[in-house]
Amino acid sequence: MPSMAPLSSGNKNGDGNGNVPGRGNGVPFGGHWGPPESTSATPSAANEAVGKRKATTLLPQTRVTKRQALLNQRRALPIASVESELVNHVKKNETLVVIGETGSGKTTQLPQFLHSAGFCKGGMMVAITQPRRVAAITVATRVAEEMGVEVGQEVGYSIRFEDCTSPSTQLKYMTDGMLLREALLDPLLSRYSLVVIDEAHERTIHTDVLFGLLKGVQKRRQAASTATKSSKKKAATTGVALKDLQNLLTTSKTPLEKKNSALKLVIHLEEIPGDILLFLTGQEEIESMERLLKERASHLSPKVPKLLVVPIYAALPSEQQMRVFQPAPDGTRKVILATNIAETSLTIPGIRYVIDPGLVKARAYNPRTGVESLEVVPVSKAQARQRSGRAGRERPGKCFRLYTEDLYRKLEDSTVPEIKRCNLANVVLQLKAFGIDDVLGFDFMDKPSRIAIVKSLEHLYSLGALTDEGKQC
Ligand SMILES: Nc1ncnc2c1ncn2[C@@H]1O[C@H](COP(=O)(O)OP(=O)(O)OP(=O)(O)O)[C@@H](O)[C@H]1O
Repeated sequence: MPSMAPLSSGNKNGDGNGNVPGRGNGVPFGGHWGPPESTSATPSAANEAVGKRKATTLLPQTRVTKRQALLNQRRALPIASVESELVNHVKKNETLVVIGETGSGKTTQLPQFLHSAGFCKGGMMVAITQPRRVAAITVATRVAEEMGVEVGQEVGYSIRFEDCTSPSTQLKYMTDGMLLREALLDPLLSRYSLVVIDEAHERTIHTDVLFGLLKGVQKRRQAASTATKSSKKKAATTGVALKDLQNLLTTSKTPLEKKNSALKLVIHLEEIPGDILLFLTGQEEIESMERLLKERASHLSPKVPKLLVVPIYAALPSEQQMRVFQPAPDGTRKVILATNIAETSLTIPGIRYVIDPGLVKARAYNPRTGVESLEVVPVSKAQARQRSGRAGRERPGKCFRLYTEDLYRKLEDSTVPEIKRCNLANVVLQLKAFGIDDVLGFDFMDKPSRIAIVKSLEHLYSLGALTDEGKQC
C-alpha cells in the first residue's frame, strides 16, 4: 500500500536519506518546483517577498467558465510539470517522500494525479491525512470544486463528529486521528489503495503513530507503495541561540511593546491592499490583540481603509473558524489573528501579508516529574517557512519576520516530534487498543525515551487501565 507525505524517507531512487533526485536538500525533480527561494527560505527581519510564481494566464472571465479558470490555475502550479514523473515514482516505490515548496500543489494536486492514474479504481480510495479539521474541510472543498463535483461525493472529508463522504467517495481527506480510528476497526485499511500523510514534517503524535502502524500494514499487505515523510534530523543549534531568540521576542520587550510592533505593521498603511495574517501564540494573546486592534482601528481617519479583525484558534467552533475564509467587504482590509492552526495546508484567499513574530506555544513534558506543560518557544525554520508560505499563494505577497536574519539562522531546522515532548499515556493506550502489547518495541520513527514509556505504563497501571500483564483492561 503506498502512502505519501512531503519531506520523508525511503525512496529507492533517492540517496538513502529520504531525498529524491533533484536539486539539493531533498527537493525533488529539480526545475521549477514551487515559488523561488524567496517564498520562505530567505530569512529577514525585514520584508520578504513571497509567492512569485509562474503567472497564470487566464482568458477574460466572460469567456471562460469557472472550471476552465480553475484548470488554468492548476496547470500553472509548479507540480503540474512533474505529474507523470510523480505518478511513476508512486507506482515504483512502496514509500515515497514528496518534498515541495509551500503552495506548489502537493495537497490539492497530488491526490488528483493519483485519481487520474487509476488508484481509485475498483471501489478503492486514496486517504489524505491532515493534522487539522479546518484543513481537511477546506482542502476537500477546494479539490471537489477543481474536479467539478459536490464535496461529499467523489471527494469527501471525515473529521470527528462529521463524516462528509458517500459510497462514491474516492479521495478522502481526513484528520490523522480519524484514520487511526479506522485502523482500529480495519487493521489492514483495506478500503485504501494508498495513504498520503500530508504535513508529515509537523510530526504530530498521530502522524508518528500512523507512520509506525502503516509500516506494519505495508508488511502485512505486501502490496504496492507507501510514501512517508521523515523530516531530516539535523544537529540542533545551541540552546543559547534559541534562548537569545526567545529573550529578544519575549523578555526584552514587554508583551505590549511586542504587540505594538506588530500593530504598527498591521495598520501602518504603507502597503497596497491585501489581507494580513498575524501569528500569535494562543487564545489569550489573540483576544487581547483583537481588542487592541479594534480600539486602534476605531481611531483611524475615515480616509483610511477599514479593518476587519478575525480570530482563528483550535478552541473556536468550526463555523467560527470558517469566518477567516469569507472575503472582507470592499474597501476593508481583513486581519486574521491565528495560532499555528493556520500555519500549514490552508490557502486563505486574499492574504497578501504574513507577520511572523517567531514564537509558538508547544507541548513540553518532563518524564521524571510527569509534568506536562505548554511553553512559548521559538518556531523552527520549517515552521517559519510554512508561515511565510501562507502569503503569495494566489498572487505575490510578503512575509514580515519580527526577528533578525541572524536569529533565524540559529533556529532549529525542524520541530522536535511531539511524541518526544508529551505524556505518552494516550499513545500507549492507543497502541494497546491496536493489539500492540510490546510498546517498547514499537517501530516509532523517533523513539520516545525508555523512561517516558515506562512512566506511562506505570501511570496507566496505577490508574487501573492496564492489567498485571500489561494488557488493556
Ligand atoms: N481554497 C483555495 N482557494 C484558492 N486557491 C487555492 C485554494 N487551495 C489551494 N489553492 C491554490 O492552489 C495552490 C496549491 O495549494 P496546495 O495546498 O495544494 O499547495 P501545497 O504544496 O500543499 O502547500 P503547503 O505545503 O503550504 O500545504 C495554492 O498556492 C493556491 O494558489
